[in-house]
Amino acid sequence: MRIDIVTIFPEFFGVLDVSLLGKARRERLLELGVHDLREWTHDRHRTVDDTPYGGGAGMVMKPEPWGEALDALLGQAPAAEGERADALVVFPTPAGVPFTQALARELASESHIVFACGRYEGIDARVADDAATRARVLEVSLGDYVLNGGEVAAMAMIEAIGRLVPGVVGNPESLVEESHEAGLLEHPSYTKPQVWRGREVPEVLRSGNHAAIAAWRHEQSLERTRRVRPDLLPAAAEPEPGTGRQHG
Ligand SMILES: Nc1ccccc1-c1cnco1
Repeated sequence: MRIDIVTIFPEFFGVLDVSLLGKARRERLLELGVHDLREWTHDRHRTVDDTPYGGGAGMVMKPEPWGEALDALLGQAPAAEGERADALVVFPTPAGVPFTQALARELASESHIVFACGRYEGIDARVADDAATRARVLEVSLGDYVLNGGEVAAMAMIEAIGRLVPGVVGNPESLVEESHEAGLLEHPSYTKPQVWRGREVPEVLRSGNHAAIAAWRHEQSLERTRRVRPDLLPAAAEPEPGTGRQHG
């Protein structure tokens, strides 16, 4: 998979060299390109924003630099009739579809993703429309809160997607036993010492009885999900209203 990032803060993504993704890059499982949007400005001040039509506070990112940047990364020819545009352009935005583990899994099978990281009050709306003539476009929100720009959201998405690319995580088993991967929150984990500040590791985990351990872990996941994230529970796992009984 190739990932390109366009941003006015390219230095922000230096950290991607050190983490798990650094190893994936060295092993050529992931190719990463970070690009400064100002490379595609032509004025002395390298201007990337201007005042919004219709008035209002803040500034809007100008379409011209973005258009040239995406031309450079996507190619300028519109996708031929019936041909699938290979690249996907992701615009992190609070107005996007929610980023979820399911979406991360979907995006992990893409061959080329371009993250367009906007700042200020956002990017001129025509940029996404123009990009859609030669790539698939997805506006994605990391969550219902306000950030100063798309970089933090893109970083989180790149980590969530990158670790699902085959070969990036050493032991694929570890991808399964995690919150949200199987639709439930993960069970609590413990390691040595057996007793710490008077708190003992649950006996079942020291029993060697793998069936009992798996059952205990599943029950812990269900209980934690019921308590913290009842919205994640499948209907079947919720007790019938008023009866306290489970469906099915
Ligand atoms: N708040 C923002 C401002 C600019 C670009 C993205 C966001 C964002 C993405 N997900 C939540 O917020």
